[in-house]
Amino acid sequence: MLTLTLRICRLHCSTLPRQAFRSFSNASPLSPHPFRFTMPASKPQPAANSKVLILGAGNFGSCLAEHLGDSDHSVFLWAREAELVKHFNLHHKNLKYLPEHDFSKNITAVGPDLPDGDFINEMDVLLFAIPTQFLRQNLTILNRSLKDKAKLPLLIFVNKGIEIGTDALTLEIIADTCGADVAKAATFISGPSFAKEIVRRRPTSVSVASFTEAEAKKASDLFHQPHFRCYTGSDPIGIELSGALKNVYAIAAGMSDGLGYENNTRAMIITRGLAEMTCIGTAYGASPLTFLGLAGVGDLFLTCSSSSSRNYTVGYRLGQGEPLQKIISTLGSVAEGVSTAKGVKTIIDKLGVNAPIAERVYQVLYDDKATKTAVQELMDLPASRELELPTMGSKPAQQLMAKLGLSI
Ligand SMILES: NC(=O)C1=CN([C@@H]2O[C@H](COP(=O)(O)OP(=O)(O)OC[C@H]3O[C@@H](n4cnc5c(N)ncnc54)[C@H](O)[C@@H]3O)[C@@H](O)[C@H]2O)C=CC1
Ligand SMILES: O=C(CO)COP(=O)(O)O
Repeated sequence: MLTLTLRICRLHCSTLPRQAFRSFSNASPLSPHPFRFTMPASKPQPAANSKVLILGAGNFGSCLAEHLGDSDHSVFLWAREAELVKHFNLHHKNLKYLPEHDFSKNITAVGPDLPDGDFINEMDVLLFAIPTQFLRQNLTILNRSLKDKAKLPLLIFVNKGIEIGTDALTLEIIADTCGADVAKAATFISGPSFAKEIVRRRPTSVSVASFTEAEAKKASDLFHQPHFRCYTGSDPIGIELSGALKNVYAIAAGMSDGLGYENNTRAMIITRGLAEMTCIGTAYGASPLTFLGLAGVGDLFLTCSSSSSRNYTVGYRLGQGEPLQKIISTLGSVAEGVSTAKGVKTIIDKLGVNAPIAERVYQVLYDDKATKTAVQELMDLPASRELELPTMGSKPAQQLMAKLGLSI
């Protein structure tokens, strides 16, 4: 599968995306560069004792606070719930998320209001662990504090979704709210990484990408630890799409298991899901190779094969016959795939990409299609070639990059 995909990629990838996703930061006379502009950079990071503010004290924000709390950084965790802030600072426990865990003593909870400009400008790092649908409103407020774009903190985003209504990736939300320079400096961490395993220090690896590769390197240096490996790259669009799309396929895999289908069916969904993700990503303008990395197949495999995944769990319960509203209201945590399925449906329709599994997930979630009917329809599809990456068409990535001032 890997060899086949690589061969097809070599044959079919158009020139523009490959140039586009080369490193933006290492231009030198020895490595001629297609882009002619200065990439924005965050302020220099101290070798030790960075001041890090994590926005979002849910499962993942709390987990990443704990991860950074292992080092000698000053870690601040913003929570929207006053009670959670108070309890955390007294007892080093998060009342609502990962409630069993004893957090490091060098994490200070702040909130419930968003920290003010003076506090934000003191920070070396801002890490956003806010679900995608709430990012725009928070960035709009925070942008007032990011006045000096030449002294930005290192910006890290870990959410995995597509915004409802706009179908925007996080890069676009950042550009809309904070401007193109902030979006170009933003870094994205994604990969197979359940919060509850990271806090138990289980060996884990993730992808870290940015249009400004030097920023990705800074984020990687901050997170890299003996039990946590980071691999850097320069395809943030592919990394973002990987994280958002895998959640939709995790719902499909959960549905199949919930219906009582077994290993063959789940393996089919994972593999065909990877093919769909790669086609959607390529049509969008991302590098197909990104989908073979940790953020792509790595996270797809993780979330499609574990009941620890909220998205898998939503699918499983749908397969068992529970109504969606009941599942969402009792899940106790976000399952980004449910909202992202809407954006994915619009994107595949616009791009004309054949993505029958994503299409069926959307229909089960929003058109009352029975899960069993969805699987039956997938099995009844006419035989087709295993993998054909789209080569033509206008790519949304080009428009997004033009918005960021990254057009060639
Ligand atoms: N939990 C995990 O293992 C991983 C989660 N992620 C991603 O990280 C993001 C956050 O996920 P979790 O922390 O797991 O979710 P969660 O459901 O555990 O927590 C959600 C957080 O969002 C906050 N929130 C709700 N409404 C908000 C608003 N209007 N403004 C600001 N914050 C608001 C909540 O207070 C809470 O802190 C998601 O995009 C998820 O896909 C990524 C990797 C792993
Ligand atoms: O993205 C995740 C792990 O990498 C978490 O997946 P869920 O949001 O489905 O729980």
